[in-house]
Amino acid sequence: MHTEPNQPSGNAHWRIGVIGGSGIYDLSGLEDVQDIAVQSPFGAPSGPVTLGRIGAVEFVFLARHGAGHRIPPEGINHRANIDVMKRCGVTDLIAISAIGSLREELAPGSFVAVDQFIDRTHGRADSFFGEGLVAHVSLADPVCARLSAHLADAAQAAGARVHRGGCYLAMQGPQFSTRAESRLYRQWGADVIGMTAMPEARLAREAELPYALIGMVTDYDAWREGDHVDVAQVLQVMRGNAALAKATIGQLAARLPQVRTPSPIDHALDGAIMTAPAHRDPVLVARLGAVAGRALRNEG
Ligand SMILES: CSC[C@H]1O[C@H](OP(=O)(O)O)[C@H](O)[C@@H]1O
Ligand SMILES: Nc1ncnc2[nH]cnc12
Repeated sequence: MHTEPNQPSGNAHWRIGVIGGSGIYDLSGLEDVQDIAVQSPFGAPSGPVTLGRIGAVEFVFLARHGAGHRIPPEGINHRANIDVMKRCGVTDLIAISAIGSLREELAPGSFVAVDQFIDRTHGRADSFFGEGLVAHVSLADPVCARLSAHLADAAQAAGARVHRGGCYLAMQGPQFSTRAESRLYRQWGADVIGMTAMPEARLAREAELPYALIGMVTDYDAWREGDHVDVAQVLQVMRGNAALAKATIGQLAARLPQVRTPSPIDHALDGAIMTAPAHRDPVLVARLGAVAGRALRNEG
């Protein structure tokens, strides 16, 4: 099926997008479940989305690496994934990721509510905008503090050990870091490491979606003498933590305020578009219908 679900009326109602990373290929506890394939002008998303609700809160789930984890970090079409979330009327976007720890105190098994990023990825399509429609959004605070606090509270209520705040180093992969890189990233002030949150977080902001990332620490990367991450280690910790991540989503649904008050991120594109109307590329403008339609319609 290639339909788009109805948009929520206004934004007073939460419709939470969830992008599940390694080990999180579905959500549990959803009611009225429907799988739909949504098309995007930015190409193929990672797969169909699953729509459902837990109580009054609606969810739209997408597995970042696709069914069976077939898409590598550098092959993820983040633009299509975020565009599809917008087309599904998502109001806020949660990312769940496996992450390596660059700090002794962030032990495997614990969760980190990430609030900053250093981006070392390259060659990934990292903006919806470009020639014919130029825009510059602020990324100073790339995570929505409100959503991140709700998510951290929910993870804690589900029984997770949660660290609030942390800087995520987005590496290119798919190989894990060298020891020298891992130690360098510690010196840079990074706390955790992964391969997927960029450009996902950038694109969420361009699409005016409040974004929060909860990372599940699976390993100590490669900075400790005599120890280095491998997939077996990641999978072993994830097997223990996937249920906790899913329970976090259930707790979030139970704890979110009934009414979603507006977020400044809902208007992140206001004042960000530089290109004069007469110089805009109509093809790009049309592609950006879901991402920037609100901002383009409301220009004064
Ligand atoms: C299986 S370890 C490497 C893999 O796991 C993380 O993915 P995600 O953020 O989608 O959970 C990491 O970024 C790598 O892609
Ligand atoms: N050490 C690590 N480096 C990059 N991505 C990861 N995902 C989980 N652990 C990781």
